[in-house]
Amino acid sequence: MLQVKNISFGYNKTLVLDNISFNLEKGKNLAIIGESGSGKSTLLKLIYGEYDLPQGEIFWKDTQILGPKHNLVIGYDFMKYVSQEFDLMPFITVEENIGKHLSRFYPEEKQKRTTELIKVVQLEDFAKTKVKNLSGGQKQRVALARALAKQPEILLLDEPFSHIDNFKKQSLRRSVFSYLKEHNIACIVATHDNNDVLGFADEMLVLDQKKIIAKDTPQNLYSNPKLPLIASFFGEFNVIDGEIYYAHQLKIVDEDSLQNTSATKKGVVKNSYFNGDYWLVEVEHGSNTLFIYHRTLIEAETQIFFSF
Ligand SMILES: Nc1ncnc2c1ncn2[C@@H]1O[C@H](COP(=O)(O)OP(=O)(O)OP(=O)(O)O)[C@@H](O)[C@H]1O
Repeated sequence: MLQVKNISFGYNKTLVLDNISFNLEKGKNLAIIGESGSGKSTLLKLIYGEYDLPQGEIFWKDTQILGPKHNLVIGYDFMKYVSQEFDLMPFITVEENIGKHLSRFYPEEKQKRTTELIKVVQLEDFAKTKVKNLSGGQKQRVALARALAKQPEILLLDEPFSHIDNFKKQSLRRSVFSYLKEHNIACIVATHDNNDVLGFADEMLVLDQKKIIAKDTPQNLYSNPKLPLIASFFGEFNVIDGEIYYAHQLKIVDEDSLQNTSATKKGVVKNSYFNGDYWLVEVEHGSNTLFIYHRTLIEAETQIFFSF
């Protein structure tokens, strides 16, 4: 189990994380979310042992994670970190990068493992390509496979699919996260993308103003978001009389069908944005601007009624 105990950290004198504590069980998937600059990457780097901690302690099982003051080489065998920079060797091939740290004494085993991981990150067609000739998204996948090569017990991923195109993203996520579950590898994923979280994370941790402001399952945080910051991670939302409503929880209704007048309000359409299955309709309601999903486009300046 990973134990993060009362850690605080700042670059220079500005505090970035203030008294953060949480645990993560073996094999579990934890997502870290928060606005840009909220300290997600910093937290991953601290867990990896990249910096010395001025306050608090981090343990994986019985091993204390220590920073560069105590370790000549940063990091531990049981933990791998895929940063936003990838850190690959450009002049050797994809398979050589992935197999780089696997033992040369067992060539068959090494080849088998490399081939398996190339499949997990769906790079079969590029096994023999030099990394310098790959796109950003392909490099990101090599970095993921390389991190998995030595079978870590815990994997730290910083925006792991940010460079991958939408065609590949969903199937790659399923492939990587299923691999982690099958091999009981714990992972912490810092992300802005709710698709990295919703179907995969066992828990989510929300960072804001240097602190953890929520930690719960994605299901619970989605159904009861408590704060606009949390709702905004899941999609368009509105705050009406202090309550949070997602755009799909409001409904544009016909004037004729109005029955329960207390739950119905009036507004004026300002804009409609095509969103695929529906339109996102921007509605002026008093001094408030609301967003409501609707099946069809509604012209600007149309007066509408909506209910909850
Ligand atoms: N090496 C550094 N030196 C000084 N300040 C830093 C350094 N790295 C990050 N910071 C600052 O620390 C704060 C947290 O940065 P961090 O990268 O952890 O945020 P983040 O939540 O991962 O952001 P993003 O979502 O944009 O990647 C920011 O204010 C950032 O400017």
